[in-house]
Amino acid sequence: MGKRILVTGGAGYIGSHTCKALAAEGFVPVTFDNLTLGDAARVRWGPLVEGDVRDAAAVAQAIADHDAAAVIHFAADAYVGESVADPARYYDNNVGGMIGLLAGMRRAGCTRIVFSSTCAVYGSPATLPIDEDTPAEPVNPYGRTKLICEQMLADHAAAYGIDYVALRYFNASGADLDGELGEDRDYEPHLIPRAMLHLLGRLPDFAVFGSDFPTPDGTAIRDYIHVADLAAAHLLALRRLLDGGEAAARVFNLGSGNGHSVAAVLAEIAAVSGRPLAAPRGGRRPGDPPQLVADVALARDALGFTARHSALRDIIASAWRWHAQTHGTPQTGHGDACAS
Ligand SMILES: NC(=O)c1ccc[n+]([C@@H]2O[C@H](COP(=O)([O-])OP(=O)(O)OC[C@H]3O[C@@H](n4cnc5c(N)ncnc54)[C@H](O)[C@@H]3O)[C@@H](O)[C@H]2O)c1
Ligand SMILES: O=c1ccn([C@@H]2O[C@H](COP(=O)(O)OP(=O)(O)O[C@H]3O[C@H](CO)[C@H](O)[C@H](O)[C@H]3O)[C@@H](O)[C@H]2O)c(=O)[nH]1
Repeated sequence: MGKRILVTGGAGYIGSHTCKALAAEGFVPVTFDNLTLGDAARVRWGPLVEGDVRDAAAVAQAIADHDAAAVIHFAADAYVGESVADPARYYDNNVGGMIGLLAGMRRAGCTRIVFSSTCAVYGSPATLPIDEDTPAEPVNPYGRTKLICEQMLADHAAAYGIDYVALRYFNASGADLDGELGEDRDYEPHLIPRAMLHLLGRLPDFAVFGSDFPTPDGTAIRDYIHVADLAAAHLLALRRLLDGGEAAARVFNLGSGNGHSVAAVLAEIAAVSGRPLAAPRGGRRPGDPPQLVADVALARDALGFTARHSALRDIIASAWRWHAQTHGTPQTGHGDACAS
């Protein structure tokens, strides 16, 4: 049997795709998830341990029970707007989660961890593209909690010999290329699934958040990376840890290296779905930076990472296939907002 890897948040969007990729490469993913946002039905490639990462004893027990060789840590709260409205929740779950997890790992003698960080640690950088030397100056509590977690990892590496890789993802998007998994949340804040739910009649109120950004078409620019590429990057990071040796770097951006405006994304969704999508332009969402685009040279050079599925057309096509099959035939009733 392959090495067992504890995957916190494995019942969530990126975690479940990564569990599938781990299993495809002979690892056994052991999902450790409290199912607050995750879905047990997505845990199909290894066992599920129901538990909370803030509970160090439960983490240690899970690592010992399954003899886990490493941890991949996805479990967190990750909505920028919610973090502004309720920062205490974010410090508790994200920072408290890292405290519990690292304590549990030390107790169980597990020293390797891949961590889900975010481009939100950069805030609103003055220059693009963003490389890892760009100052980390987060502009919302979500980004601050993730930066604190990175700092905790660095301190634990220096003091206790924890070996880690922190992956700063840009915008995770798309769906499993076999159509088995996709982005599915009770409350969905992200652009691509929201636009698709709107087209499918499941989300009446859909708008473009801000059309006065200093960008060519006035809408915000993001770097979308396919979730299959993210999953593959976790495998590369994990192998780096399992192989040991001196780390050339520990913190990596993960993006496609290309920026797309909200308007461009919506145009691509209309083209792929064959349905008109005319969204009203509303005000900006608090905390949204105008442009975030990754420089991915370090991940390429040090991890061997290449984004293979992150062309905008591929992202939208996989996401639309999954949404159309999962959320069924379109319903009427979302009114004129969807008509062009
Ligand atoms: N989605 C993105 O675009 C994006 C971008 C950058 C970083 N990230 C990071 O990637 C990770 C995964 O994001 P996602 O979009 O898959 O989120 P998700 O909400 O789909 O998955 C998170 C999972 O963690 C679980 N969880 C939350 N708190 C927990 C706790 N205390 N104990 C145990 N389980 C807990 C949830 O039940 C859920 O299954 C997060 O750490 C997020 O910050 C996501
Ligand atoms: O209904 C919507 C939803 C989103 N947007 C816009 O679409 C862009 C992308 O928004 P998402 O919510 O899809 O993604 P974010 O860039 O806000 O968030 C991503 O980047 C963040 C860091 O900035 C976090 O890491 C977060 O987890 C990750 O999903 C933003 O300009 C947003 O304002 C809309 O116009 N309408």
